Amino acid sequence: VVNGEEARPHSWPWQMSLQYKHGSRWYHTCGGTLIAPRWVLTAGHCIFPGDIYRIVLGKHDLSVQEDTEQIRDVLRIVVHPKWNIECVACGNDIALLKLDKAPVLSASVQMACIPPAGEILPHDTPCYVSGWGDLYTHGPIPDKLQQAMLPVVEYSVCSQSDWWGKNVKPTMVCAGGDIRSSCNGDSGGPLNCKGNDGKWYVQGVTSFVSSTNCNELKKPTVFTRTSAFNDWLDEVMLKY
Ligand SMILES: CC(C)C[C@H](NC(=O)C(F)(F)F)C(=O)N[C@@H](C)C(=O)Nc1ccc(C(F)(F)F)cc1
Repeated sequence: VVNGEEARPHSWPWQMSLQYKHGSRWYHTCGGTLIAPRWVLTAGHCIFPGDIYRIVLGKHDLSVQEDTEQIRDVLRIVVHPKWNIECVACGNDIALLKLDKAPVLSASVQMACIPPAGEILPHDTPCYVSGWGDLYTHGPIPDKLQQAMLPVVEYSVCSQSDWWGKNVKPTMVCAGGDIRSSCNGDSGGPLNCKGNDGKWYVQGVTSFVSSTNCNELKKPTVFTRTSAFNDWLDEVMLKY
């Protein structure tokens, strides 16, 4: 997260760290969101066939062991069938991971809500991105979870030629566009937006930023719009 701030520990208790095994060590590679007792939501581009993954929940500082953390193995990986790494602009950058065992819910581990199908947030709705991604383009990843308020950029603005143009689709949601943004390593994490009911909804799954500069002006962070995939989410969680 570029130009964000350290999150109050466990204030995004559905945020998870997706880690892959390299040698004998585990490395953070993406974020994700706990959305059901045994399911986490992440981005399709986070998954590389053949990699071994684990999910860590209840984390704040990745560099230390915390008594709130819960580690789970990944029982099943379901990447959206239409996701294509060769066409990021086509969208469908979404995946579901089934945990071997449900985590124990607590003050540090909670589920986020999925928005109603088709829900579109108005321009400038204040949402928050959270993650352990780079603090700036090609910069270091932080130890502690970061957050930034990113106002929603409605599709009619985000798809303007000097913004994302045809690279943004209606199945995506844009947020930010000023000096704050997601950055590498935030992928798959949630765009957190508070509903009128006071609950937090994961309205987006962090998908892409400008390839030249994470926080390039008029290139807001682009998220997979969760409310465009309710049927697929239900189908997968019911089936597997
Ligand atoms: C690995 C990528 C598929 C996703 C990667 N995502 C991120 O870094 C994150 F965390 F912001 F979501 C990214 O944006 N990386 C930059 C370097 C990139 O490739 N950006 C990018 C790719 C394609 C387009 C498009 F869609 F316009 F073709 C736009 C930007």
